Amino acid sequence: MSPAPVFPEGFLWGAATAAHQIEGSPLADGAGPSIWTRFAHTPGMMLNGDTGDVACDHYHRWKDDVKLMRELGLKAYRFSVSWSRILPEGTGRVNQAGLDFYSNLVDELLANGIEPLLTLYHWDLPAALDDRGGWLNPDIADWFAEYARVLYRALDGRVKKWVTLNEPWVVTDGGYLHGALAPGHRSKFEAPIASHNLMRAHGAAVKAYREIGQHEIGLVVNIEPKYPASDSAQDAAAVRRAHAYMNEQYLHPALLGHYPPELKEIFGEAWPEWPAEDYDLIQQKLDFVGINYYTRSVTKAAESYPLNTGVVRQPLGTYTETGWEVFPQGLTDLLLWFKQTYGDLPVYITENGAAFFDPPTADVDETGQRRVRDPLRIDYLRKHLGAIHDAIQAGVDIRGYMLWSFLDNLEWSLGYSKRFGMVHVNYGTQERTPKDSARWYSQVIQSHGRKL
Ligand SMILES: OC[C@@H]1[C@@H](O)[C@H](O)[C@@H](O)c2nc(CNc3ccccc3)cn21
Repeated sequence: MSPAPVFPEGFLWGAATAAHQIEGSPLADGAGPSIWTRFAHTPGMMLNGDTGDVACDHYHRWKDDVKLMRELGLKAYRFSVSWSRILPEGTGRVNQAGLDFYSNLVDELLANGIEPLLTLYHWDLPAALDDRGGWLNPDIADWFAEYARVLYRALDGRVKKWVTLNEPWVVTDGGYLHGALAPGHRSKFEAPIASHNLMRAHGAAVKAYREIGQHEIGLVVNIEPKYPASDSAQDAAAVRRAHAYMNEQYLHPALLGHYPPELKEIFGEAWPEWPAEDYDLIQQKLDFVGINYYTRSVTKAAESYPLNTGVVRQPLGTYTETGWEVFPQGLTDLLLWFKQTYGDLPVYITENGAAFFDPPTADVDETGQRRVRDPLRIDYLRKHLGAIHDAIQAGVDIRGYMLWSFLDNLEWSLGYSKRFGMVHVNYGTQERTPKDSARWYSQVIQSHGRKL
């Protein structure tokens, strides 16, 4: 019987959400529309025609949600701010009601002993800025820094852990290359420009923080280990491309000051040569990196655009509702790679979780209590926390874990069809029901990881 895992003193146990996925009321109290409000109201973009107009109604239910976080024993809560609630036109006029919403949320979290981790950008760009070119306009680095300064001045000190961007890879790959996510562009020429401007904006926001803020700021990336489907040279080259495109494309410029060479190979004529001063702007010193981990990819050479790679489904693998293989070892491997490649920068696991089938309404157990049984999610979480512990034992400086997600929520263009929450949401009544995984996670937190 292996000894109970011991997580480091101060390890931060929390859960995560994002504004557009839970808040609803996207235009309330002077807020401007975001590209996701626009995208969701464009016919054919969202499964079942779902929108974020109501979502989990967190915009009105935030106090009860924070109370539930406390009851479940969360020590931290990662959330994002909707840029267009703060600056309805993206720049210029500040909407005080929007700022008040997040200020009140932060105060309520602190009053309940929960540390806020604030993400400045989790995909919901103000529509007004998209009309000015959005991430394709180099001015967006200044626009983003202007927005960040408003929040730094209002919240720094109460918020002590800031994140600039959530997953620039998804913003670019989904929003500009393949078009599955807002703003729905499909261009190999636009993708590198959006990607680079995202990183310039990240750098500008960190630079602004160093002038105003007194605490910590970092970047959140989604990365996943790429394993070759065979020992062929073609598959090894495919792994190299896929690894560079997802795992190195953002961490390299942010931490090493250059892009991986494979990007020029992947994008060819569509890969611009960037001026040296851009790399100086991007490579601002960070206090931590957030890693979002969900799965791995067994990768082969294949006809595909633009990577010429494919993912091989594992016949004996276990898969989630989003078609992602459950592979906890990949998280340990990834964390060891991160340490080896980028050194001892502190790491938070800022998202980890899984969508398995949960019923639209909670059951009622023999005591008359609402209940949602989710053993597959408990197994997923237990194994991934074990993988994190293995990496900690191997010397990786992992400071915390934010379970994705606190609530069932809007899974972007998949609408409400996928449930990632530790807390079930009945979208008909907005009733919240802690799933068995939430009860289990409470015990994990209370035992500081010993009761995995
Ligand atoms: O899909 C689950 C979550 C999503 O709800 C979060 O808003 C987002 O931060 C998030 N990122 C990933 C990482 N992987 C990913 C891969 C392809 C498309 C979208 C996300 C998963 N998730």
